[in-house]
Amino acid sequence: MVALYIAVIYLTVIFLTGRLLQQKVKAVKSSLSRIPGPWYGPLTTLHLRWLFSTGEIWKLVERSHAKYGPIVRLGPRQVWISDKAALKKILVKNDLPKVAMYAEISRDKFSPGLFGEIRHDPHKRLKRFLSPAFTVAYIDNLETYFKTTVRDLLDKYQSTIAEDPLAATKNGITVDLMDDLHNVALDISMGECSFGKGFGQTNPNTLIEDGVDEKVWKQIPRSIFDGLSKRYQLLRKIGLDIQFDWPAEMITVSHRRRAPDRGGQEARHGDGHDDARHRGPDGRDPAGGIGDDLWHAGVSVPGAGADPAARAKLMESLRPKPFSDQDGSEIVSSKTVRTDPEYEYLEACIKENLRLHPIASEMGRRTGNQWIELMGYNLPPHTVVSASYRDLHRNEKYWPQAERFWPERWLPEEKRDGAPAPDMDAYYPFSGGNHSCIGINFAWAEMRMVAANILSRFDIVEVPGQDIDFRQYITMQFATGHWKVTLKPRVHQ
Ligand code: HEM
Repeated sequence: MVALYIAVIYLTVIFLTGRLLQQKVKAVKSSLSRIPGPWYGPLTTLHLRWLFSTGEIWKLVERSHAKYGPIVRLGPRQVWISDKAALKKILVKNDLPKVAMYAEISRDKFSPGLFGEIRHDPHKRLKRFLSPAFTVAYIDNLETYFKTTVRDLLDKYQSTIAEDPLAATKNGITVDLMDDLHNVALDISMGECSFGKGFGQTNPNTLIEDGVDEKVWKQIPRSIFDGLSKRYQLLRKIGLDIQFDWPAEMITVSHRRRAPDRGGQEARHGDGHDDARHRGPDGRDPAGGIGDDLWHAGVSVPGAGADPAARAKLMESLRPKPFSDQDGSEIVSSKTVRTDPEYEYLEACIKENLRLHPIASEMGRRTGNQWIELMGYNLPPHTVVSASYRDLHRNEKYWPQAERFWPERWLPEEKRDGAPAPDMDAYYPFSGGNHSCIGINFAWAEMRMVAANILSRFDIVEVPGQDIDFRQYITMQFATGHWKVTLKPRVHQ
């Protein structure tokens, strides 16, 4: 009997080793082998898995494009591209489907939400269904709700200032701006924003259980890149349809966001984007947080390494406002920012920020069942093709002085002051084609409002000595999850 067990184990090991070798040989001999990249690329995905789960994949991609050029192979069937014509081809012309990882972001496989829906027809139907809730006109109607939320944030700062107005006027107050912006609950945005602290966290009376937030942060990459669907796919292959779910902490937070005392209802799960149609100025709680899009695109403008001249020009362009309603200061609406020339430079800064810091350094597509020709290479079926937005946006060929924060690029020609015009074919902050961001108008409304209202009330100075690095956890964000700044009121109390 023992001999039989040993024989079975022996044969299994031989079989698995054979399969592995066969796969490796196939990967090495694949037509992808002509594509440049590191030697270990064809052999394993271990490094990719590790870097995805640490949020550092963008660093390898950046280094690899710099070394090997606009197309690079980093895995057995994983390539990255940053050439503008190639990006247009995969995103717009061929409209390649999303990789399976999108589906893993969803909690409910039967109702994955638009972001997690990777099947062509259901995606198309859902997008058509949701689109009316994302028009500029519809979003302009949400102003009352947006204003209340921005007011909550300002009130939070005001109450801190009120504790010692003299010191606050002289030295400012120190806040964790990234954390605060995560908690400004204007939308159910992407990625970890959806799992961040509960709605209404700018209200100092609502606290979340100690430690939950940190645990959630740590769970996300594991859940998405390693755990859920891999386990689930394997079990399904052997005929079992096992229920899978997010880790308990993520569920706790997701439930808290819909706490009944805030008027919310237990909505469908998923990535939450499908909740959008429930939103309204009637006080219904759409739940979630805003996070990355704001710090990236708006408020980080005056900090995090921004060009000092651009920063000074931006602050000069915005008239200082007192920060409380009692002082006669209204919350500036997104429509005002969109239409009033006072905010033209702010708009340009946001666009420039979205160029240098796109919300995702890259996004994955797959070739499906067909071969496609890309940049002179033939990509076989089931190749993962990632669109390197970040690299495209920082390419000198398309963006002269690409590393320079140069908002003038986005101004009308007569105000450009020597800056080159933007190359819109090399700019995909919201992606392109059928899978581009449905929330673009929503995102713009949020960025405009939060940036205009904070920057016209406060000078922002980054607290020195912080470890400024970035991680890509679905969206790009500060690596520590925090960004401390000093806010100095621009109008004295
Ligand atoms: C500055 C803020 C934002 C940026 C830069 C941004 C960017 C993007 C990008 C690049 C994609 C494409 C992903 C891909 O290539 O696969 C995307 C997709 C998506 N975004 Fe956004 N987004 C932002 C805010 C929002 C907001 C506020 C919402 C919802 C309220 C939203 C909802 C979605 C959805 C549902 C998709 C999937 C669309 C589809 O598959 O058809 N986004 N976003």
